[in-house]
Amino acid sequence: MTSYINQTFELPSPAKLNLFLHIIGRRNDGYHELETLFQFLDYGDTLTLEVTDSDEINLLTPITNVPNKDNLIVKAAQLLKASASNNPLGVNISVKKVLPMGGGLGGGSSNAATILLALNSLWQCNHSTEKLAELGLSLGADVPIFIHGFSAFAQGVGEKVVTITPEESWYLISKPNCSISTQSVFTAKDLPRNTPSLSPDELMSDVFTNDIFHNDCQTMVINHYSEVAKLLAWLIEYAPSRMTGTGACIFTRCSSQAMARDIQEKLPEGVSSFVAKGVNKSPLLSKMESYQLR
Ligand SMILES: C[C@](O)(CO)[C@H](O)COP(=O)(O)OP(=O)(O)OC[C@H]1O[C@@H](n2ccc(N)nc2=O)[C@H](O)[C@@H]1O
Ligand SMILES: Nc1ncnc2c1ncn2[C@@H]1O[C@H](COP(=O)(O)OP(=O)(O)OP(=O)(O)O)[C@@H](O)[C@H]1O
Repeated sequence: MTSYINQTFELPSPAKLNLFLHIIGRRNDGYHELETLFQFLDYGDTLTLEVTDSDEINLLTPITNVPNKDNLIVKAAQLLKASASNNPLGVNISVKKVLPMGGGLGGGSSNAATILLALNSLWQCNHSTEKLAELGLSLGADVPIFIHGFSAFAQGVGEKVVTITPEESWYLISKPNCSISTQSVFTAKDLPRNTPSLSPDELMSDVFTNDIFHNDCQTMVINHYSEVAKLLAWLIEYAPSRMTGTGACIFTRCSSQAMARDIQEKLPEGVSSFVAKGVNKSPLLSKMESYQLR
C-alpha cells in the first residue's frame, strides 16, 4: 500500500455559484427545501496538506476571527479521523484564503470538502463518495456539492444532486462592503418560501434569459442591505447580474474575460471583486487526478 507520510499536496478549494436559488418550502426542523443550480469557479482558496505519522491535526495558518476549533478545515479532518477506525496518521494543514467569508461563495464548505476528499485518499480511509457527502452534510449544507465535484441541479438542502452542464461563462464576482450571515437570511420573516418546483423542461432553459429563474433571497437582501441594492442596480446596467447563495456577492455574466475585466475596472470604490470562469468539473477533482489520488 502507498504511504504518503511526509509528502505534501497542494489542493484547490474552489468557489461555487448558485446560478439560481429557489426556496420551495420549509422542513419541520427549520431548514429550507431548495432547488438550485450549482456551478464551480476556477478560482478559490488553496490548501496544503502534509501527511504525518503523529496522529495530530494541525492548522498552521489560523483564519482571522475563526478559532481553529470552529474552523471547518479542522472539523472536517476530525470528523474523518473519528469515522475511520484505527487511523494512526495526522496532517499539517496550511490555507491560503482568498474567498470572502459570508459571501455566498461557499468558501468554508469548499474547504471542508477538500479536506474530506483529500484526506480520505491520503489517510486511505476508503470511504465512498456517498459516505463523504453524508459526513460533509453534517458540517454544512453546501459541502455535498463540493464532494460531488460536478455542476448540478440540487434539491433538498442541496444534498440531492443531478449533474448538468450549464454554459461555462466568464463572470465578474463583486462583493459589496458587507457580510451577510446565512442564518439571518433564512430566519427573515419576509423571505419567500413557496416557489413552485421546476419541471424537467424548464430546467433546460437559460438561467438568465428565462425569467422563471431567480434567487429567492435577493429581494429580501436588497431591502435590508442598501450596499447590495446599489451594487446590483449598477451592475445590471452592464450585463445580467444576480446574487449567489444568501449574498452578499453578485455575479455578472460576461461574454469574455476582457468584458469582465472592463466592467471590473469601472466598479465603484469599496467593492472588492475578481474575474473567474464557470467550470462544470471542480478544479479539486482535476488536481487530485493529477496527483493520482482518488
Ligand atoms: C445558501 C446556500 O449557500 C445555497 O447553496 C446553502 O443553502 C447554505 O449552506 P451552508 O452555508 O453550508 O449552510 P449551513 O451552515 O448548513 O446552515 C446555516 C444556517 O442556515 C439555515 N439553512 C441553511 C440551509 C438551508 N437549506 N436552510 C436553512 O434554513 C439554517 O438555519 C442553518 O443554521
Ligand atoms: N475554513 C473556513 N473558511 C471560511 N469560513 C469558515 C471556515 N471555517 C468556519 N468558517 C465560518 O463559516 C462562516 C461562513 O463562511 P463561508 O465562507 O462558508 O460563507 P459563505 O460563502 O457565505 O457560505 P454559503 O455560500 O454557504 O452561505 C464564516 O463566517 C466563518 O465564521
